[in-house]
Amino acid sequence: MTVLTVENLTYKRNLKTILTGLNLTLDGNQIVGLLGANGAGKTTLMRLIAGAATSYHGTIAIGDQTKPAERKAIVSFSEQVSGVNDSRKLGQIAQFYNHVYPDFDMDTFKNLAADLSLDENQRFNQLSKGNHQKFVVAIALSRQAKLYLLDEPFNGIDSMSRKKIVASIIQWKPETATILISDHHVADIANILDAVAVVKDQTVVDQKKADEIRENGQSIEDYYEGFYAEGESDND
Ligand SMILES: Nc1ncnc2c1ncn2[C@@H]1O[C@H](COP(=O)(O)OP(=O)(O)OP(=O)(O)O)[C@@H](O)[C@H]1O
Repeated sequence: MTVLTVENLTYKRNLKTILTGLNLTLDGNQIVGLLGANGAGKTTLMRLIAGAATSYHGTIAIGDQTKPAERKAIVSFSEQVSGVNDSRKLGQIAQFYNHVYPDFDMDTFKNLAADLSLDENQRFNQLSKGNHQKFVVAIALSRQAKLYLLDEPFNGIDSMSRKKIVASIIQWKPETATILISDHHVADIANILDAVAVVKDQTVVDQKKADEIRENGQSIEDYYEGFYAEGESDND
């Protein structure tokens, strides 16, 4: 079943074209990597899908919901947490989400927090980078959504934290849900991906099932790096 359909999406910001004629279709029950270099447009695409950015041309549908406000209510997007400068304790912030989102599940949050060794009494703005990322993922996955958008959950964190986050994603993903994870270091997530979409030149240049790539004798890293000709690279 299709969870997300994006058709002919074009988006400009301050007279600058950021995305052009972009198409993307996501099936249910998948973990999909949204891969692209710094500045390729991954965050912008997620903000558009989640209804956090508007004034675009084209169609974005999650199930049969096409309006930004409707999509906002049914997609769980990590940016909703990561952007806030919040001095409250983690448990208090979770209570806030529990109050605001009818699909937030407090038991799931408590289990995730325990799995990720998060202390609910710690203050959000005092978290280390790794714990910040873990908390963002825990809050996002505590909603019972059909589509999760995790924007670079592994950015700047050590391999142990990365492994814990990956394990939590696998364990706590609702069975029929789809998770779109953006990253520019594909090695972080290659072995958990069911499919990949590559963002380049303001659009999705290719979308493939991970098995198809592997059957062609390629690793997902090789496949992704193949889109970057000599001289072009991830500037990270
Ligand atoms: N407010 C804005 N006005 C104009 N251009 C913007 C604005 N916000 C973002 N951009 C541009 O849009 C492009 C896409 O940015 P975006 O953050 O979506 O990329 P990204 O793929 O998520 O990058 P990264 O991996 O570095 O997070 C970049 O060229 C960026 O400079």
